[in-house]
Amino acid sequence: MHSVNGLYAITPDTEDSERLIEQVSAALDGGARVLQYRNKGSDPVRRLWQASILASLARSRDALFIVNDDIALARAVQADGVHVGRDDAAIASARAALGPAAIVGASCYNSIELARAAVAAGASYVAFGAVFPSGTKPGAVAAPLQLFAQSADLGVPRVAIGGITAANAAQVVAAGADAIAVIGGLFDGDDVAERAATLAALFHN
Ligand SMILES: Cc1ncc(COP(=O)(O)OP(=O)(O)O)c(N)n1
Ligand SMILES: Cc1ncsc1CCOP(=O)(O)O
Ligand SMILES: [Mg+2]
Repeated sequence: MHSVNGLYAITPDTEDSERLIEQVSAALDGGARVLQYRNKGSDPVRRLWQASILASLARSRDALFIVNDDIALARAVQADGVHVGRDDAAIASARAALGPAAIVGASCYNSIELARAAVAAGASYVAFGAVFPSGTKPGAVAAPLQLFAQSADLGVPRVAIGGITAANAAQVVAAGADAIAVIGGLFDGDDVAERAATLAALFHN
């Protein structure tokens, strides 16, 4: 299993499963290496259905599959892991529920101290953001790109999230991020495969 790096696609919150599957397929075709299922609005049946399909899709393309927030759903679809933030389960609980091989990602917002604590608690990767203003999450904490240089010794991949697009992603990679997590900059258009290829290419060196 590869680690978290490169283009990290996060699903838009939608009820339209058919379009979601098409869009995610295109993102994987374009080179996304990690896929996170993030859906805050749908009922449990739709969430289970969408997550199951997307888990198989990711597996068939050798991409990692991570579920946002929901440890039980991650277990139900045999995801590679879960992503948790400050309002979610603790990192140690996620690790205990999913086992030593699971990927447990942790949101660290704009804080190196949170990142060090997350690694000590067993996180497999940390995420800093929002590195740019996010249309998807307008209230997100702003995180400076300097965090990536400051966290180079953490020993786990560092993911950047928030407002990342083809126009600004190169700056994020140059700052030292190991992966870029993208929702709007990838899925807010009809050219998802092309956008994914452009973003993924920033990691081919
Ligand atoms: C890769 C990645 N980074 C950060 C987040 C945000 O998690 P959280 O702070 O728990 O906010 P929600 O996504 O749950 O609204 C993420 N999901 N993925
Ligand atoms: C979940 C989350 N956490 C910080 S910003 C954000 C949303 C990222 O979406 P986008 O790539 O559309 O800004
Ligand atoms: Mg969360």
